[in-house]
Amino acid sequence: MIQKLIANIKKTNAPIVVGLDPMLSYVPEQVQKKAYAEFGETLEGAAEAIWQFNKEIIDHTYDLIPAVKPQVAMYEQFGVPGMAAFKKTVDYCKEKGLVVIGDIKRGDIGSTSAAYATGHLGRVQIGSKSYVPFDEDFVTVNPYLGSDGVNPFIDVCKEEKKGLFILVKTSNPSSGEFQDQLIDGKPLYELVGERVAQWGESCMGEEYSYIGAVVGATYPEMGKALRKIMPKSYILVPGYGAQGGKGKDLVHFFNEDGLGAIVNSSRGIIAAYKQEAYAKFGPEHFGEASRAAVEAMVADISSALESR
Ligand SMILES: O=c1ccn([C@@H]2O[C@H](COP(=O)(O)O)[C@@H](O)[C@H]2O)c(=O)[nH]1
Repeated sequence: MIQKLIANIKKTNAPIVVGLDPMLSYVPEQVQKKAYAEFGETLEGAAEAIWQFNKEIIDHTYDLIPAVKPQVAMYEQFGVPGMAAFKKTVDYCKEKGLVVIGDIKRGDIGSTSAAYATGHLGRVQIGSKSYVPFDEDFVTVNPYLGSDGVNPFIDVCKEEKKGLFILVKTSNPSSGEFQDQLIDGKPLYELVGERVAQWGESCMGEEYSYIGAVVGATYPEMGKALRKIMPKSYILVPGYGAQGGKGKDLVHFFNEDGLGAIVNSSRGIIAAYKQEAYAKFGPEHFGEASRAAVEAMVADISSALESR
């Protein structure tokens, strides 16, 4: 799957990911009204609204982008219908040729991690039959429980040719509370980065490993150090746009080959129609506003990379 991700990035010339984080407050009124007319103001109605919202955004952007990152929390909040909308979203994006990164941030004791890995990346055996439950291409993993919490995900990736992005240095303001703590003089995020590089060694695609890392755009200096520690790991970079990250902050997340990083923006793309810069589109044309925001993001990152 890492090869498909790289091929899609080369084809689109866009090292970006559109984050599908559909909060109801981002879904324009006309979409919500239509969904509630059919399903009522219910969990089913909300799930229909976020699915129709996603579909419109995907239809307006899929040809420009290599990948999407649905954030599972945004679907879980609507219970079982929300998770059905998550699955519909995953399947539709794959039909459109996109790589799907499930932002699930899971990780537990080994047996429980194995079940998460089966549900999101693998296949489950039921009697004589086997099913692929959610079938994302990559998922995000929280490594706090250590290698026995991560290994079950790696095992499923090896069997199914899928991939991981392991949290190394997150983009949020308090990420340093634990992640920056020094252990024998080295910050914890660097130690985790070293482990990601080691896990990745036995999981190589052609140029890059399918075991990648998450490093926030909001910490460019740390991104630069981590790039050197994990030269063969793809870095998923959240924090662009709504959290303040800009193209110029990101150049050192990339390798000299122009590859090695993929930058996520969620609210900045899917709720673009609410921003002044895209207000001319209005809520009726929110998909077109998202397309314009994707084009602007690609131009920002490309010009930063060209002038480095
Ligand atoms: O360090 C991290 C890890 C994950 N995220 C997720 O990325 C998106 C960011 O959304 P924006 O609207 O572009 O800010 C969201 O799904 C987070 O859960 C992150 O922000 N930082």
